[in-house]
Amino acid sequence: MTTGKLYIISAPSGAGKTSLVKQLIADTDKLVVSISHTTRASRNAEQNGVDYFFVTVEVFQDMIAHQAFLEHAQVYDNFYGTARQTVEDYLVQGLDVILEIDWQGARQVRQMWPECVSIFILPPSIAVLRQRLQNRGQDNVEIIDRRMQAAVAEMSHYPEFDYLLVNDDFNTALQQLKCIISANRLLQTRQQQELLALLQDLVN
Ligand SMILES: Nc1ncnc2c1ncn2[C@@H]1O[C@H](COP(=O)(O)OP(=O)(O)OP(=O)(O)O)[C@@H](O)[C@H]1O
Ligand SMILES: Nc1nc2c(ncn2[C@@H]2O[C@H](COP(=O)(O)O)[C@@H](O)[C@H]2O)c(=O)[nH]1
Repeated sequence: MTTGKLYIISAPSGAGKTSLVKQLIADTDKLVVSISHTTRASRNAEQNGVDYFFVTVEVFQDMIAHQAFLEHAQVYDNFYGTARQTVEDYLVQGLDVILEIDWQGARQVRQMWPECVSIFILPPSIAVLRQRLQNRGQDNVEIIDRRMQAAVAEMSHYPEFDYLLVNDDFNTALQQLKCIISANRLLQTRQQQELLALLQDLVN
């Protein structure tokens, strides 16, 4: 049976990964995004079970104790994690899965799942990153400052990723993401055909 592929997308806060992933999912068959668990408070328009599963620190720690997370990390001042069972269920169904996670989580997933594909998204500049966080209008100035302080250190991890793209023009970045997914799907199909041919040779 064909299983799906795991894609990691990381970026500093405000670079545009959620906006890109939403459009990518809407435009692409058999591609889903894993909804993370977080202890952060929900923002105005966010919905539980849609944007995140918003949980208490106690529930989060209980999930860690029960090894319910594929990966988890403290990002800024909150905890975030990816539920293992959900991702495995999607993959078994043959769906490709996107994990929108930070570089620490990406490291953990890469160790367990070396065949995953990881993508790092950069903003065109630090000034544009701050502008986007301000324009989003969801976080107060202290939170924006906290995220901006972390941004440069986060971006220093880009060499750990398979692909790097700059989200300057939205549609260009979206197109580049689509190309990465298509190229990897083609590669997977070819590898499966080669494996099948090899097995047929062995049987004959
Ligand atoms: N290419 C772009 N040009 C201009 N604005 C953009 C672009 N991409 C995204 N944005 C805007 O930048 C803001 C931040 O985007 P988004 O919330 O997707 O970032 P993010 O990387 O997911 O951040 P976080 O990690 O905090 O969730 C949003 O207001 C979004 O509409
Ligand atoms: N390691 C993980 N990091 C995650 C996960 N879900 C989100 N994130 C990262 O958190 C920051 C902040 O997100 P925000 O919604 O509070 O703005 C974001 O940039 C992601 O990289 C996760 O499950 N694991």
